[in-house]
Amino acid sequence: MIAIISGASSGIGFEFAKQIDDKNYEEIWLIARRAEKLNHLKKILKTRAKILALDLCEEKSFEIIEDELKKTDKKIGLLINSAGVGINDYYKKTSLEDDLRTIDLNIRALISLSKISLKYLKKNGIILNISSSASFIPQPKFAIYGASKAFVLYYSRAIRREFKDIKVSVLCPNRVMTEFIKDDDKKTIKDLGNEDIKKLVRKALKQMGKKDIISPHPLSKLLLLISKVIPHSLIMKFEKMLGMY
Ligand SMILES: NC(=O)C1=CN([C@@H]2O[C@H](COP(=O)(O)OP(=O)(O)OC[C@H]3O[C@@H](n4cnc5c(N)ncnc54)[C@H](OP(=O)(O)O)[C@@H]3O)[C@@H](O)[C@H]2O)C=CC1
Ligand SMILES: N[C@@H](C=O)C(=O)O
Repeated sequence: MIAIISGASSGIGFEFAKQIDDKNYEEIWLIARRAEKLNHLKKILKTRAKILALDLCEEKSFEIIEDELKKTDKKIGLLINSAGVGINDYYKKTSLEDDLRTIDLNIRALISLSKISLKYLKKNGIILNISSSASFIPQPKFAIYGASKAFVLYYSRAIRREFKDIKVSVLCPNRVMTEFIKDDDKKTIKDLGNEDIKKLVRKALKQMGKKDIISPHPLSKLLLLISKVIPHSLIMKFEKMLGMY
């Protein structure tokens, strides 16, 4: 049985790889563009690792992954779709190229990897998709990213109910200090919601498959709750007052 992690070269994906190292997978497949970072991770892991240094915004990467899956006799026990990007800026300031890359990686790549994996997932295998607390309400100054993560949330919850023998969960972290957070976005009010990456991943591994939405941080939980009971327009007004956009 193998585990596949996209976005394994840094941040949350990297931490997942470390924390599943003692979970008895025969191999962990590590996907991201930076081969040197993946090689470094491979050296740390006790489990055998396969490095797939691929750009998931390129169509041919999925042919390569599928070819590798065809070649192996092992089934997938766990697929973690962690690769993701997001630009925290006003819509008129981000380039169309960056907007489309966000969609390509956060949505197209996640769907492609999941779809390809279906044939190779073992009975009761798990797909864990990484969304965000940014998926709960529209995100001014983070519009494309927030909308892409809302897609991941809705899509994951829907397919979970279609499958009998595959478990799908969606993780909605609040804010984690990884390469994802650029210097300009540090030291903002959002820092109040920073979460510990080790704790986040530990909780996700415990709850994946069993729970539909996994949102360990209290602020993430609170936002999910208020997004259901308070009009989004009011929440966004409040965020404006807090200077979030
Ligand atoms: N950090 C945070 O506050 C939060 C993050 N999230 C989500 O968690 C996930 C992981 O983010 P995080 O670990 O924080 O961010 P990082 O920037 O640390 O990691 C992003 C990962 O995605 C990979 N990646 C980026 N572009 C591509 C590409 N074109 N092809 C293949 N891989 C790519 C990167 O590897 P490489 O550059 O080597 O290709 C890297 O491994 C993302 O989906 C993010 O949206 C959700 C909520 C909060
Ligand atoms: N939730 C975080 C990203 O997904 C953020 O708001 O920075």
